[in-house]
Amino acid sequence: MTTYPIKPRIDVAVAVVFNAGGQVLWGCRPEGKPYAGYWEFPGGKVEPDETVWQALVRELKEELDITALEGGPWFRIEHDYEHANVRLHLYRVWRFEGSPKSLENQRFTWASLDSSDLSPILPATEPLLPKLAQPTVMALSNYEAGFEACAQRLERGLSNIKTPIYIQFREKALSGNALIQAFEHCYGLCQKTGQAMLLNSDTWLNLREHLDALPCPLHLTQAHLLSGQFQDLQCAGASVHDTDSLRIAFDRSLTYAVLGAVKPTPSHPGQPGLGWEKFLESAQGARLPVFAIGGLAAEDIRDAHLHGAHGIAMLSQFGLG
Ligand SMILES: Nc1nc2c([nH]c(=O)n2[C@@H]2O[C@H](COP(=O)(O)OP(=O)(O)OP(=O)(O)O)[C@@H](O)[C@H]2O)c(=O)[nH]1
Repeated sequence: MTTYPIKPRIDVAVAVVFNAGGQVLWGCRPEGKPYAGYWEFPGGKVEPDETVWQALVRELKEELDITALEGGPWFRIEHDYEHANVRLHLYRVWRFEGSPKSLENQRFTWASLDSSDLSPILPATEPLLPKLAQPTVMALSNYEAGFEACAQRLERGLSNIKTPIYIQFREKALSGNALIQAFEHCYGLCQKTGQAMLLNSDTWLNLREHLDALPCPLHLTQAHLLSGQFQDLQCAGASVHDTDSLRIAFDRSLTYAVLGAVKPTPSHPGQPGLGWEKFLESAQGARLPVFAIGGLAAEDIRDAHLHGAHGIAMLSQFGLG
């Protein structure tokens, strides 16, 4: 076995290139490189005089003869290999020119993001796939503002959407029968449409006396995340308001975090909102996918993707328009 007495630390630009059908471009590492024969996203080392995006554009041109035209940062992750400590800067690329050709004698293919059909996949990349492939839209329930209006909005929204989304059941003001009625409607709708339901941890505290078991993964409030509660239950993600909480979300192996509010919103009157630049700053160091929340609607998804958001979470805007 080769030994590497001095391990370099390298920054790597990693391009997740999407085609119009939602598949992504995979490359197979050629002979002569560490982990030859392993599948990876195209990319390579960031040179000292380059930004990550410049490195990504250069690598895609050199390896596959395509020109990346538009994309945005996703998140960063570090991995300790025998040959190097790598910091992977994942970017989505959603617009490019040209059709891929093998310029470095490597195999490549278009395949789904979760890519169960490709093997082996690089050890740092494989565990990321369920996180990358998770839904990019999260709709929050709001039955407490009126059962019928929320039920209709969710039903309309779900009938218009063709891709998987998350539905977070979050009802702080409901209790007793009203809470059960809202839960049963939301749960039934998720079952019927096959969409993934999440249960807000505050809401679970009010609901648990009525249920035999946790019906779906928890979405933790920041307070529950910080207090370390619910370690024994399945937790998918958490709401966070600062970078310390993002670190804790990563340490707790959560699948995502939700950070906001990005724009002013009626639920937080008088607060200006983080804005996209501050969102980007925080999301970049997160090491897990981060949803943006706060005054956002479906038309904000491009801005969100340009500023490091995995996707957007919507309260009252989901199902409108
Ligand atoms: N491109 C890419 N690299 C990855 C991924 N996952 C992952 O761990 N890496 C690691 O990131 C590093 C990329 O370095 P590389 O050797 O491919 O870079 P390069 O194309 O600049 O190579 P070169 O040394 O021939 O100039 C490798 O250690 C590789 O194992 C991935 O999904 N895509």
